[in-house]
Amino acid sequence: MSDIQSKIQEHLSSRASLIGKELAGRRDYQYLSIASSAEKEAERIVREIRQHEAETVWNSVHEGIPHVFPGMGFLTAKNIIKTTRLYQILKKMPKGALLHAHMDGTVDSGILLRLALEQPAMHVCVPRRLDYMSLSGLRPSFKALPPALCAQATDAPTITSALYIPYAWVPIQKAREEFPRELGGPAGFDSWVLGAQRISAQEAYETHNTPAKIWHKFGSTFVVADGLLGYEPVLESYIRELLRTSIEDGISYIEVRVKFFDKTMVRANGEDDLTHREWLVIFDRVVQEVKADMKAQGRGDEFVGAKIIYSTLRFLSISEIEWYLEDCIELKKEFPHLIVGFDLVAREDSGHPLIYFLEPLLRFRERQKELGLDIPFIFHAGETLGDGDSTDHNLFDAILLGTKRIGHGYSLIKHPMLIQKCKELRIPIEICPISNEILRLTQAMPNHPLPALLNHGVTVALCSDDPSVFGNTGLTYDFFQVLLSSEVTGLITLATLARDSLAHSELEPEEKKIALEKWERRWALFVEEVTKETLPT
Ligand SMILES: O=c1[nH]cnc2c1ncn2[C@@H]1O[C@H](CO)[C@@H](O)[C@H]1O
Repeated sequence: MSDIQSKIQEHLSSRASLIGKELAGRRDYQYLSIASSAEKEAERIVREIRQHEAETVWNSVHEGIPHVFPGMGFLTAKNIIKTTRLYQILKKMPKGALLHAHMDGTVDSGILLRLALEQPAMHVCVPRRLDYMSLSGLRPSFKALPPALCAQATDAPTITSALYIPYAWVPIQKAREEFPRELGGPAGFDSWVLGAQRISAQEAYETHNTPAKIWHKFGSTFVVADGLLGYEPVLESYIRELLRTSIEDGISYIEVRVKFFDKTMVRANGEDDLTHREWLVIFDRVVQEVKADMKAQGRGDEFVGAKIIYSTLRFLSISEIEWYLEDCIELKKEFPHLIVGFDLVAREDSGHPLIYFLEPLLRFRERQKELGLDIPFIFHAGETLGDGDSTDHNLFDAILLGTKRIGHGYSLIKHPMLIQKCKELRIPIEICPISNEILRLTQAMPNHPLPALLNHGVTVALCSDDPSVFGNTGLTYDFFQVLLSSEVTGLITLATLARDSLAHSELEPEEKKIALEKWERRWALFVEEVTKETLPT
């Protein structure tokens, strides 16, 4: 061998050894090294299909979409994604647990509107008469009213009438039926309401294309949804829909963040006095019903349950937060199997940082010790573009306060020491890829820090955050965008993320063991199915 040839050989072998060493630090490494032949075959097929679609679907002209590429902005890509084989395959994959989703941002807004339209007590109001000029700027408020107020509202002029009195309640059905033809009639009413609950491609990528601007729209969608959802019969059906649509997407367990802000909501009789405790009774009942129903259908492996991360708003005052912390403790006493964590929600960059609430949060821990309770913190932290600002520093406080997982952790990649801590302490990061992109932290998935975190060996669970607002129902779309944005990531990586989501859930040890066994059975069946896929020619 000539001298240069041996140098080339030397380089190639050092190169292979370096790449191998780096990959060995990843969470998926152990699974890749023990993969069965069927898993290897499924992995290969998925990679081939991905490559083929990169060269075809993501490399061709799509009408009205100027720039197409794998992992591109979800709101533009969604209709293309749905046509791909990869999407059809991922839809069938068992996803494990959904660990980061805000309850009032989960169920498709179209379904929520349909549920609300079934309720004669549901009413709508606007700050002034709605007409062609004000349609896109005014958002609806909804509330279910008690019978006496319903009777008064029946004959009120509708929201588009010249006689409309600002903020007057109008029955939702009437407002819809009398929606003028020039505004699109009843279908126009629906698109106005749905537009107020969703973020459009135009908003994310044109009119509101900064984190602050898009959060303005984002925050307002919850005000609309909360009015529809704050009514017992709608809530009950909504929880059922959340479980049903999640199961259909392959999610077998959910830890949902429920925002407790209003101290009461409207019960079935129209009175605004349903308490947080009663709310949990409803949630518990629906979860048990769905579990029993799945079992009766012989689909027990597909659903193990749902629990709640008690959440309240980070812009509240210290004394208000103290009230909610106490409320959380009281609920934990009565529903130990349901309340599995505490968090603060709303935009981190705008609300108080965790350090602001240090004293009540530490007291909360002490109180639990006295009472023999355990409500772990599962904090949002680092959902920001900042570096060294107070939102970014939430990561330090979350970890020091013992957070069990980190919600988003978008800025974690800037902190070599905290990355190390997350690994040592086995703190997984709940990554919400589509949410981060739509809320303008990243322009597209190839810019997202997720591949870097995985290469560092950090544990990750993929999550959807607020699918009713973003349109990423289930977890398939998030899995899809992630699979398309890294050459290292393959099907077995996704399986690792799914497994880790269950392993790092707050299920009791015995429940967790069963959930993981069920997942493994379904994974094996799924792998078999993928191996039967034909390869692209
Ligand atoms: O990504 C997020 N980060 C922080 N807060 C969020 C996110 N998504 C939704 N919410 C917050 O959760 C509440 C609804 O339950 C809303 O207050 C919304 O701002």
